[in-house]
Order: sequence, then C-alpha cells, then structure tokens
Amino acid sequence: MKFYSRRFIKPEHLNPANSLFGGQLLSWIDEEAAIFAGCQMKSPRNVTKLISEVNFMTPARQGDVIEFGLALVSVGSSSITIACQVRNKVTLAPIVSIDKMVFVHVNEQGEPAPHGIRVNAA
Ligand SMILES: CC(=O)SCCNC(=O)CCNC(=O)[C@H](O)C(C)(C)COP(=O)(O)OP(=O)(O)OC[C@H]1O[C@@H](n2cnc3c(N)ncnc32)[C@H](O)[C@@H]1OP(=O)(O)O
Repeated sequence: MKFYSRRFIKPEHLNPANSLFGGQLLSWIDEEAAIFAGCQMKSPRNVTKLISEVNFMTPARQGDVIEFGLALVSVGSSSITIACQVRNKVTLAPIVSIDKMVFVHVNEQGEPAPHGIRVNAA
C-alpha cells in the first residue's frame, strides 16, 4: 500500500472527546479514494458505490499528522475496488482500516460505463 496525502489535525476537526471526528475522517477518505480512483480510471467521472466495514482503530489527536494509504484491490468493467488505511505519520499507529471501497465510472447520464482499465495496469 502506498501512502499519499497528509493532514494536520486541527481544533475544528475534533469531537467532544477531543479526538478526530469520525465523519470528518470519512469525508477525507472518500475524497482521497475518489481521486485515487480517478487516477486509475484516467477520468474524474466516478462515484462511490460502496464502503465496507470501517474499523476505527486508534484515535487521532490535535496536532497529529495523519496520512492516507490506498491500494487497488480489484478491477471490474465499470468498477474498481480500493483498500484504504489511515495512520499516524510519526508513530505509524493505525487509525482506520477499510478493506473495500467500490467506485464506479459513470457516463454523462450517471450510468455505469466501462473504465477501460486493464487488469494489470495498476
Ligand atoms: C465521490 C462521491 O462521493 S460520489 C457520491 C456518492 N455516490 C453516489 O451518489 C452514487 C449513487 N449510486 C449510483 O448512482 C448507482 O448506484 C451507480 C451508478 C453507482 C451504479 O448503478 P447500478 O445500477 O447499481 O450499476 P450496476 O448494477 O450496473 O453495477 C455497476 C458496477 O458496480 C458494481 N456494484 C454494484 N453494486 C455493488 C455492490 N453492492 N458492491 C460492489 N460492487 C457493486 C457492479 O458489480 C458493477 O461493476 P462492474 O461493471 O465492474 O462489473
């Protein structure tokens, strides 16, 4: 798995327990994974179809730097499946793990359309 973007955890990202708000993290993950999917498909026109179980493993705190890891798991005709891990950049403590995020390439009408990725192209 390759790690891409990094983010600082700031006060506005915290929940009442003073750790990173889960919804904020999911929003970042969805954006990171959609960009990754677009790079694989060589088209930004894709939508999130499915996110499997999300395992919040350790909390991130204010001042932490976190980084987002993404890997291509499988390739279909219009869809691709991506795995995601988020970890603390310094300690490498795992923050979130998601085994399966499915993105579907769509046409201008929003219908599934072949993305044209070859199986071994990633
Ligand atoms: C980045 C974002 O945040 S996007 C915003 C959030 N996402 C959305 O609003 C998407 C809303 N959903 C949709 O528009 C539609 O469900 C679509 C276009 C994604 C898919 O439409 P469907 O009619 O379900 O498509 P269809 O049944 O033909 O399946 C398309 C592909 O998705 C896959 N797929 C569909 N359902 C699932 C599922 N539950 N799990 C895994 N893969 C699935 C299919 O296997 C197929 O893949 P393939 O072409 O590689 O074989």
